[in-house]
Amino acid sequence: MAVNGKIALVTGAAQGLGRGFCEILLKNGAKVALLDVNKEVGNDLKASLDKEFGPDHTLFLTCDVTSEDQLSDAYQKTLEKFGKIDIVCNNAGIANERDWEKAVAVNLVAVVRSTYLALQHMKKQNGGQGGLIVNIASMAGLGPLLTSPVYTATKHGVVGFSRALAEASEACDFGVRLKVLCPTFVRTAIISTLSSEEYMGLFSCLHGFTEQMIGMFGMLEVPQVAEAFLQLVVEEGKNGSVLMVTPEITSYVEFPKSPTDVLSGNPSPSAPGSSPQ
Ligand SMILES: NC(=O)C1=CN([C@@H]2O[C@H](COP(=O)(O)OP(=O)(O)OC[C@H]3O[C@@H](n4cnc5c(N)ncnc54)[C@H](O)[C@@H]3O)[C@@H](O)[C@H]2O)C=CC1
Ligand SMILES: CC/C=C\C[C@H](O)/C=C/C=C\C=C\C=C\C(=O)[C@@H](O)C/C=C\CCC(=O)O
Repeated sequence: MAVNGKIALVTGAAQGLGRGFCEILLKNGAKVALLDVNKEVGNDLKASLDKEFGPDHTLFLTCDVTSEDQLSDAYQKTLEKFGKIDIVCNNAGIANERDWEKAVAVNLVAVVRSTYLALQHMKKQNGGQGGLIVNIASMAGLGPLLTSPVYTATKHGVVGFSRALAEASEACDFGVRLKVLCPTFVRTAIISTLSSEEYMGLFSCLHGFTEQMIGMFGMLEVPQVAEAFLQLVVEEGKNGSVLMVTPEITSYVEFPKSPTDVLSGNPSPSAPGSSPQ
């Protein structure tokens, strides 16, 4: 989808990857609703973006994505300000193996809720113009991150939910595509939680493994991941596709054949984004 003139809503926008996604959307001519639970950092970001892009290009909304009321209110305010929503990026996420129910609430439940809100506002059957939803998972949504079983579960959940809903959206002709981004380690604040006993609980003793994994995968910088995000947004079709980002390569993930393909004798593996929707 061409970005110029589009309206985007990004959760967890105040810092890290969310900020990177907002900046690349703005640079390419979109207007962006910035949602974040951190009011102070969000207001600072809004002030800095106002200087660069002008005050009418962004809207900062304090929003805890785990609150159903705050989230639906944020969608409503975005529509009041900009009149439509074309792109939604569900990015807010935390690592917390100790308070794992909170991790499930932020990383998975809120992504599901926000995705359904986005569908409600974008789908053609409700008078919407269609659109694109990009859900931010992780490489830990494709394979196990041993220090973080619950984080791993939530990110696998995001991948599975988004792929299934992409097929459902196409079958229902909603006009809304879903895509998923799976980066390896990125230099942001979340990385520091990997060595914190407060967040890693039972698994803080495994910190050495994290360092080994970071040594093996390397460390991405936010702008590299923002470029991959832009690729997902701009490329037409590819509904249900999952884009993996490592310091060396950015490539679409090929999944094993689905049980329905096996039963129906379809010879090719589940090709990401094979449908041109
Ligand atoms: N940094 C990394 O290595 C990787 C991060 N990711 C994912 O990228 C996403 C962004 O993470 P980072 O930018 O790295 O982390 P970060 O900690 O720098 O930023 C997360 C942002 O989300 C906001 N947030 C947290 N809880 C929230 C809530 N309940 N409601 C609204 N906003 C909330 C925070 O205030 C913060 O602005 C997460 O989903 C994370 O799991 C995926 C792969 C790698
Ligand atoms: C809680 C952590 C916060 C942020 C981390 C972030 O989401 C990054 C995750 C980065 C890496 C995930 C790793 C996933 C690993 C796997 O898929 C393993 O199954 C594979 C492990 C080693 C592969 C060895 C090899 O085959 O070369």
